[in-house]
Amino acid sequence: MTATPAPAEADVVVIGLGPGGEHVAASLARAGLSVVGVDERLVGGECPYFGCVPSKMMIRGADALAEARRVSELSGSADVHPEWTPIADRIRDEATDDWDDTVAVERLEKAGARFVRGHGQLSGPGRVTVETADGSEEISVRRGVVLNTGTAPAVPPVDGLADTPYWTNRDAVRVRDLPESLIVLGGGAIGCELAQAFARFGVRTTVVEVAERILAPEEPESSKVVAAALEADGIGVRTGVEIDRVDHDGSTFTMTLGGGEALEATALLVAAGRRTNLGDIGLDTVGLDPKARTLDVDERMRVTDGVWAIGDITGKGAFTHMSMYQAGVAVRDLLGEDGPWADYRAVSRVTFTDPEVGSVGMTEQQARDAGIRVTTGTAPIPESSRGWIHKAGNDGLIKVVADADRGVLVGASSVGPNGGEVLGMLVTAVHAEVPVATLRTMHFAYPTFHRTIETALGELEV
Ligand SMILES: Cc1cc2nc3c(=O)[nH]c(=O)nc-3n(C[C@H](O)[C@H](O)[C@H](O)COP(=O)(O)OP(=O)(O)OC[C@H]3O[C@@H](n4cnc5c(N)ncnc54)[C@H](O)[C@@H]3O)c2cc1C
Ligand SMILES: NC(=O)c1ccc[n+]([C@@H]2O[C@H](COP(=O)([O-])OP(=O)(O)OC[C@H]3O[C@@H](n4cnc5c(N)ncnc54)[C@H](O)[C@@H]3O)[C@@H](O)[C@H]2O)c1
Repeated sequence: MTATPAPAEADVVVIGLGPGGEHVAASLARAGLSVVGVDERLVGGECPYFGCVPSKMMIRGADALAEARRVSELSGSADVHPEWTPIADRIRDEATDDWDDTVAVERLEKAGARFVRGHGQLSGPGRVTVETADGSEEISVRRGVVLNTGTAPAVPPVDGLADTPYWTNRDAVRVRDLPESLIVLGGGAIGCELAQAFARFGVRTTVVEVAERILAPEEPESSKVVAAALEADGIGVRTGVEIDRVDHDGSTFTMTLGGGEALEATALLVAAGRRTNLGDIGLDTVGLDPKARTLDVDERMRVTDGVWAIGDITGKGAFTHMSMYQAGVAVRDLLGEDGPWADYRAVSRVTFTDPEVGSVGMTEQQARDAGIRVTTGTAPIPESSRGWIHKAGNDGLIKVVADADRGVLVGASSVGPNGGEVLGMLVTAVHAEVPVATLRTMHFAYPTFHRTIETALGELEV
């Protein structure tokens, strides 16, 4: 009779090594805990290989082209000849090592963690099972399991779509030969960023969005500025449209819209949101709902006894900086430290279109829905001294949302050239609840873009 091998043991197992999971595994290992990190794909997750980093490399190249094209409005002439190969090479060689995570695995192991490549799942309280290429491994966990399984692209149930060779972000970042034309299904952050990047390289692009406006989570004013900027780049922006079906004849996609109109393109990018990787990780074995779309976490990132969750699966904001922030919280809790714990009042985010859309905290509507007595101030960038001097490419605005009773900002948007950088002081203001009266007494250097914040603050009835 063969005895069943005793399960391996670890203080902590991290299932899914997105940006936050990798940070948790490395930090706890460095602190002396025995840690197993499990990932079925690439250590580091979506951000470095298929998300933030490659998309921002595309955007960097695309924005350089746009800026060069502005020379004719400002300082002479420039012949611009876009080439995709330097972008594709940079993504393959500098960003992703040709989608190889050897360096990340070595970094993790150097920190003292053990890495297992395979599909991890909970198999009961304090137990994890990993299906690897060589079979199954059981791990008995002494202190806790941290879930960081992230998301995959969501593909909407549009008739015909599933049978076509559509792209998701994971294909778009690997493109070496640009298509002649592109339909982008979805006008969220991914759709808008990638549509503008491809269009600036000469791809005839249309964005198709079911909602009444693109970038719907942002202020309506921000959506309007970005829609106009995309249109100025020659992009068709179709909002409030239903898609009836999608066909592909071997070379061309045909997207039939609700009213019968047909759009054609040689490529189709699905950027219609994400689905969380929660369906096959054994949630039921620890008493959690196996159909959950996100996991409810407390301020220490605990889901239930012995289980922590971080990143996109917590539904607190699908951003790399959120995953890293929550990782820091979970590490402190797992090491028995005394906080600080999670606080989501001043979550910041930037959509890297040109103009960039930075925002923090609540939108005006969210603040009203929360029962706050709201006062807002808005100032257009082109009417500021710096915006006027900047001229070509100066679209944007600052909008501040204040609680009139408390005299503090609860949200703000910064749309414009370097809008994500200008956002910084607004994040400080919302996070630290700096009184509007104090903000108004600041020195705002002339002529900066951030000086427009002073104008917007002046409009608040506080
Ligand atoms: C195109 C694009 C652009 C983006 N741009 C930005 C940006 O500019 N700024 C920003 O802040 N955010 C951006 N994001 C979002 C950002 O990528 C994510 O929020 C970030 O990766 C954090 O995700 P995560 O930590 O939840 O996990 P993920 O990065 O999704 O990683 C999860 C990991 O878990 C693994 N995994 C899943 N299930 C299992 C399992 N059962 N067993 C083992 N392993 C498993 C996966 O293989 C993966 O490696 C972008 C996303 C996309 C798609
Ligand atoms: N710069 C950044 O920080 C950045 C960049 C990209 C992505 N992200 C993160 O990744 C997440 C996912 O991005 P995303 O853009 O895929 O998702 P999203 O949810 O932000 O946007 C998806 C869009 O697709 C639309 N849509 C859905 N089904 C549709 C249909 N059938 N027809 C037409 N339109 C449809 C939705 O109305 C929505 O506007 C974002 O929420 C964001 O947190 C962040």
